[in-house]
Amino acid sequence: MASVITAYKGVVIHSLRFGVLEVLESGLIGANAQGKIVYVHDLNKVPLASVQYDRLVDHGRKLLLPGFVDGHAHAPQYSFLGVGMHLPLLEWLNTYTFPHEAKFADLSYAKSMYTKAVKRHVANGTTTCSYFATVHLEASKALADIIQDVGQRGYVGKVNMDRNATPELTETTEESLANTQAFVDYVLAKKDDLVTPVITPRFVPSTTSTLMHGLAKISRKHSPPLPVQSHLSENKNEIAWVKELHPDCANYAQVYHKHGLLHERSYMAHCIWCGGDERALLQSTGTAMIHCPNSNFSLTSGVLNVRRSLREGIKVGLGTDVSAGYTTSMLDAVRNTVVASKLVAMGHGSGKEPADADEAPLSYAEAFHLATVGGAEALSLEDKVGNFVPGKELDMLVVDLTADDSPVDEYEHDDALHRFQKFLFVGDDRNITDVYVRGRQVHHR
Ligand SMILES: Nc1nc2[nH]cnc2c(=O)[nH]1
Ligand SMILES: [Zn+2]
Repeated sequence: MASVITAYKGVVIHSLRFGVLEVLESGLIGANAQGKIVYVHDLNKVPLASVQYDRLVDHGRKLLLPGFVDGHAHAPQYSFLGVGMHLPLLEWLNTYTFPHEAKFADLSYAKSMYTKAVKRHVANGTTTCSYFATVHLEASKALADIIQDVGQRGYVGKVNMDRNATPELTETTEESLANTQAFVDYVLAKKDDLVTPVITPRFVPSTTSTLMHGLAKISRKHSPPLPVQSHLSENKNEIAWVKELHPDCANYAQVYHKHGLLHERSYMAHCIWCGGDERALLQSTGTAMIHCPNSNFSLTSGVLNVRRSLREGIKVGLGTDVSAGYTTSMLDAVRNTVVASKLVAMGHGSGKEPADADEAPLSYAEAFHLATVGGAEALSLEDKVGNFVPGKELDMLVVDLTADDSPVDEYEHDDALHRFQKFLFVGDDRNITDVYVRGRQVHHR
């Protein structure tokens, strides 16, 4: 029997290629019962009467956009979102982050905080999110359960730290590896394609060589390997510390590489200060960058030159980096990506190469591409999500600029692209009325 098709009618906007949007003023997206997109039609060319569907959901003038992909967020740090923005990375970690993450030893506290965090990300239109949990096994499992219950597409990692952390957060190497294996087994046993375990060494200073080697082994036991996420070249003092810890390695990225942690399913947050050799290593190993501009401004870390990385063939996605970034909203990541690119264009990027001042700023279409398709590529999900290409799964936002409490005013003469830009730069979660993941509604307001 043919699968039941639900057709969604509205103003369809999605990114086909970097900087290339498709806009269908009167669009129709069909999805089957498995949540797969079966067609996208331009109703100005194809009459509705000729299209096959079993159920029609007419969203009128509302925008139908692909869901956002947040490539880097710390779920436990939602608890102190907005606090500590006056400190740089290493001081911020010691003063706020480690004491707050220690609280996740308490499972009931973890469950309540993780539920709030995941729901807030979804309400802001993040259909796919890559989360760091904490070192705690039971709380990390609870985060995976909550992502599954809420229905978000989640990548989730139990964090590893066997040195240079506070005593409450320092694992033994053996315990860290055993609990990582237990976490991976637990998530894989769900047999739920929407929830993926990620190997998550916090960063080089907090992981011994033995631990890094062991984590690479767990990742590479699988084919394709399990994803690996971490932090790379975020802050100058951090980089100097890594150099002290690994004087034999030419650069920070080389440390991960030497331990087997860079491969086609690895993605690294920040990468602000990566030099040419490091970027070449990321490119050749298929490792993606996750650009987190709010965090980079908030912790005074630096400004990544995104266009240069893309030109060099490196995959780039965007992240909120909650809570070094002070919001769960990927709209904010889009805005700050544009602002950061303007700083680069004015000669304030992190690169030493003179090319910085020649870089054109990123357009809203380019930043939106990174927040959707770019993130999907970084997480090796490009065959599943990022835009509305038939065969992919329907992760979709319904955006209403005329919602009762909308922060945006739209006018009759506003065309689809004007309204889209207003949403990107002025809108917020009040405009996101519905969120779908793989064709299932996971949020409505
Ligand atoms: N932004 C950020 N950088 C880190 N480096 C190591 N841990 C962290 C973290 O929690 N946030
Ligand atoms: Zn981070």
